[in-house]
Amino acid sequence: MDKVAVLGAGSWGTALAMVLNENGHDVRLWTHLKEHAEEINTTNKNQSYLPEVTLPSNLVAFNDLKEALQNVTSVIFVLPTSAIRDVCRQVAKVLDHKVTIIHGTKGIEPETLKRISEMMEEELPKHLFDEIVVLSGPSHAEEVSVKHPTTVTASSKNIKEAEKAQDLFINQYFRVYTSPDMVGVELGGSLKNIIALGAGISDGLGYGDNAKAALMTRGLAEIARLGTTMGADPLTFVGLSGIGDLIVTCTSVHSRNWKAGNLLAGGKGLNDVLEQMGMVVEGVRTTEAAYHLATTQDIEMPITKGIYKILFEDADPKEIVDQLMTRMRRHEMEDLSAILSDRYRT
Ligand SMILES: NC(=O)C1=CN([C@@H]2O[C@H](COP(=O)(O)OP(=O)(O)OC[C@H]3O[C@@H](n4cnc5c(N)ncnc54)[C@H](OP(=O)(O)O)[C@@H]3O)[C@@H](O)[C@H]2O)C=CC1
Ligand SMILES: O=C(CO)COP(=O)(O)O
Repeated sequence: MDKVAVLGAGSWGTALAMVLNENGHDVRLWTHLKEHAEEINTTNKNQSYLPEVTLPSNLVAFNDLKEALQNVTSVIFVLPTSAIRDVCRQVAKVLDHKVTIIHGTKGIEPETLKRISEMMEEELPKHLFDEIVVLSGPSHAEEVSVKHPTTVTASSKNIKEAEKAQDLFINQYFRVYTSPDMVGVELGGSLKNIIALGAGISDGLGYGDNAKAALMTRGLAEIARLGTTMGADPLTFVGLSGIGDLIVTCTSVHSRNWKAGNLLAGGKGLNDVLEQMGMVVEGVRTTEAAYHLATTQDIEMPITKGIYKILFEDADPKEIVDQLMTRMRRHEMEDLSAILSDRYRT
């Protein structure tokens, strides 16, 4: 049995804490709100984030970070991208020993265009950890918390650290694979949220399965183009953190990104949509980041750019679809083939 702290008591932090609790670990679920910790400890409920579920009574919530981190062997960060740096700085002040660091966050920081592990490496002193692990894949909290079969990938620059995460989490309903491709796993998990916003918009406009399949497939082509240029293994994008997560987020009733896209297509403004969601919609900030990455790296990402225009420039979603459908004719694998042949030539 390990002592583990999960930082972030939203839907995903709570669901992962339940998996760890099921595996017999001593789990400390940290929330930055005192009243939230009290609610969890007194009612065994997390009403705002996972209302349908009753939490195990031995799953304890903490508001004091130093207390939550005392003697733990692993720390799991499950926060919105926007909170990662702040919480890392708080951890750096109170953590006094080396631990395994894992994160389950899916995003890219728009201001710096950095992945989550890169942000964490900048904020956490090196003596506190070996290499960071990312846990990512098709895994809606609502389903994991009721023990529906789920598969994810753990990746790290040091595969031994990824295997530690695999050991901690794996069980009969939560199967964990490993991968050495940290860049690909982090990018796949983040970029699919942009396409999920698009899938919600497409469904909201009344388009059918053909349109959604097109979005997902051509969306994956964009993800692979950018990801491969940034150093990822192209094969990762046909794995759990690539196509797997893309499928679940574009097709599930649980997806916050899909729901936000759906509301946008109905004519609501972005701020109203985000307010109504009440949970983090990572795809919005990731769209901003990917738009700038595509521009700086000179990668063609027409779907991402179209969604950027809908989100930030008030473009009409239907007009964006028309523009995408009337782009210049091309060979289906044109850009990816060029990127891959460049990569294997060098
Ligand atoms: N939900 C899911 O099914 C999955 C989510 N993910 C990823 O996990 C990450 C977290 O998502 P999720 O749990 O769904 O998010 P939620 O919106 O459900 O919860 C976010 C939690 O983080 C807290 N928080 C926000 N800002 C801060 C801060 N500055 N300091 C401390 N705590 C803060 C929130 O507190 P408050 O109540 O005050 O807002 C809330 O408890 C995201 O990157 C998401 O993409 C990955 C896989 C599945
Ligand atoms: O990443 C997720 C499932 O794997 C969750 O996606 P949403 O944030 O869109 O709900």
